Amino acid sequence: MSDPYARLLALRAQLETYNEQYYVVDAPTVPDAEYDRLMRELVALEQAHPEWRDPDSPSQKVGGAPVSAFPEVRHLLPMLSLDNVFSDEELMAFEKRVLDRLDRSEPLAFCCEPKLDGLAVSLVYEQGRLVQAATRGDGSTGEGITENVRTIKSIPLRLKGDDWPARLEVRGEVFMPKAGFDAMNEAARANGDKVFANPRNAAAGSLRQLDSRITARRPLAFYCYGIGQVEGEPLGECHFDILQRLKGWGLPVSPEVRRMQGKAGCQAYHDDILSRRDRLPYEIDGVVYKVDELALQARLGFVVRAPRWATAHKFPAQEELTRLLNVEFQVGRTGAITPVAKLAPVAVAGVTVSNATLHNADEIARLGVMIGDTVIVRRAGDVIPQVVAVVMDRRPDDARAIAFPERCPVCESEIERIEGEAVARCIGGLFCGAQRKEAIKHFSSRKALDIEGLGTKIIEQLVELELVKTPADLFHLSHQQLAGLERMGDKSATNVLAALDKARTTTLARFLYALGIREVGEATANNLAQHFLTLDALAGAEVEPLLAVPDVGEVVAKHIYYFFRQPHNLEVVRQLVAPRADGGCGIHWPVIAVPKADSQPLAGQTFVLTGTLTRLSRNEAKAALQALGAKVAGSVSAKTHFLVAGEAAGSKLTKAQELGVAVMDEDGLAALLARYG
Ligand SMILES: NC(=O)c1ccc[n+]([C@@H]2O[C@H](COP(=O)([O-])OP(=O)(O)OC[C@H]3O[C@@H](n4cnc5c(N)ncnc54)[C@H](O)[C@@H]3O)[C@@H](O)[C@H]2O)c1
Ligand SMILES: [Zn+2]
Repeated sequence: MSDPYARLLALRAQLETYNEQYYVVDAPTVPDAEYDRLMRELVALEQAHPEWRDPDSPSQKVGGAPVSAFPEVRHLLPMLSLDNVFSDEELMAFEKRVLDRLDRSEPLAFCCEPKLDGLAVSLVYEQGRLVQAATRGDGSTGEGITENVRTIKSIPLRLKGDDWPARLEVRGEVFMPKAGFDAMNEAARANGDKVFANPRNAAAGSLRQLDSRITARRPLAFYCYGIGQVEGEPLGECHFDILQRLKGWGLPVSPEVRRMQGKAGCQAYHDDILSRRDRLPYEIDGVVYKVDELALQARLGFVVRAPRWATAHKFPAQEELTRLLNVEFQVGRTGAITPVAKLAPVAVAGVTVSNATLHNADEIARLGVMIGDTVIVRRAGDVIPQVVAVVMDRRPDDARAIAFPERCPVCESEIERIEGEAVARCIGGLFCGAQRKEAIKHFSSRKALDIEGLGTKIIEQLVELELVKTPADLFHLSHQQLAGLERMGDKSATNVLAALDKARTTTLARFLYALGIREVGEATANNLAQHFLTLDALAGAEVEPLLAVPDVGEVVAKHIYYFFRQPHNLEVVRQLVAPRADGGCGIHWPVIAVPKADSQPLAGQTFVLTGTLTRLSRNEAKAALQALGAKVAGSVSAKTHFLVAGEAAGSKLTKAQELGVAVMDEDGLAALLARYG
């Protein structure tokens, strides 16, 4: 930037906007790392040009103005921010500044604490009772959020013991542990509710709710890290000891707090916590070092927005900015299609990231992301990096929409997306290269075709050597091919061939289960076989007749329907059942006996079930009626013969009455089933 003054003004304006979004709206639009870079640039400019300093500059302020929806709370002692260091050299400079000011040369004791990533609150206890809670606000005035804070379980409403001062102000961080954050976001995603970008925003958004019942449902926690104004005797001479006293009164203090000597001690603490960062149950963005002795703290004092006696040592940021270059679609081993963001490489939490997951089509829509966008990527722990937000005001003119493929990028089969399900899947399960190993493992498993001796290791070799592409290829393997595999001898090869031969004789139910159609487990496969009796009848069935099978709902019916509409799948099935004389695999099963006519006393009768049944589940009642030959339909029409109305039956009952359909209650149903049962 050629004109430094113009740059300075631009930085101040930009940082003010970011502050507003972060502190007031609880919805930052850029990652902290970007904010910190701009702030450092501003501070450097202000230092180089003292004539441009301004007490209203964002570099001179703490937090954001309190929101008027909450009552104002004035802090008797200001709640400040912290200076920070990012490197060894900066830590050394911090220690040197402190020692110089105190005119000391020996290393000092520091209280070392994790820097929790949540928001600061002040709690006031009078006579041991919690009487007021407030946010930091702009440092001198915060927001009264007492009711909300009272819902946080780890914050005691009464202190233990009796040696607490008459009035005690405690300060600490309200935060959301990782597990609670993940669970809350997962539920929000499923309900189409607002998803939070990270635990800090989630904690801030949850605490600053106007309705404390909402706060109460959020998994918030609290650790205290200091005191504010205290009436009466000093609580101790050292910060560390004071924290121990607070703990004694039942206030939660992080178990990670340690007293360390000098810069070397601080560095060791930093390294230890950083190495365990991912395993801690909450997020931290660094560690904090505080001169332990209160008398020394008093001598060091404050600068405008932070104490001189403390500093934060920041960890590598877990969120960064980068550009979305493209989106590729990966096919998982069970056919799930995952959009993968291809990013301009960027360092996040110490690792170069160039791929991130976009989860699914819903997530792409929720983010409103386009190719060419500047996005925020987040990498926390060993979880796959994610795109968490788009920086909308940096969208280029040539940004392109992301097109979800209609066919599998690996095998060209159709992609199925069931309504209400987020995940799209390739349904070329028997044929798709991406799903081969899983499909063949499932096909040979014990409850499927039970091909003994064909373990995971062997299947993986067979697929990797491209000896087997579909389950049908298994039956054409030669003794030589099998014996040539690792960890296979002559004898095992012979055994596998014998097992394959034996597996040719099976049942229709096992065969259906072996095909690995989504959500068709053993029980459903059995029901399908009993209902359709032949493979051809099942493969040709439309969705409606599939729904008549016990256990088969809308979703499963569609999985089955689509599976048998894929030419590749049909081809593999054809090969599996074709006689060996015709070059097929020769899989066969005994014909299923058709139930005798008199065991179907309700044949030709159509039933509809409605309302709540108390003795049987809907599915059990449906199965019992179907076993007697009845048809069970989903809605009442002129063709319905009986409506079974359980408790709280509604519109179906009304309709049945209008159409003059016979109605029976649960007792009537029980009597009917007992008569034929
Ligand atoms: N992304 C954005 O748009 C945006 C905007 C504004 C601020 N920010 C972020 O916020 C930071 C500034 O916020 P800040 O003023 O709250 O400073 P800070 O978060 O860097 O440090 C001060 C805060 O640390 C917290 N803290 C956690 N553990 C502590 C401990 N053991 N002892 C003392 N304090 C502890 C307290 O809440 C305290 O108020 C920036 O560096 C930036 O990362 C981001
Ligand atoms: Zn595929």
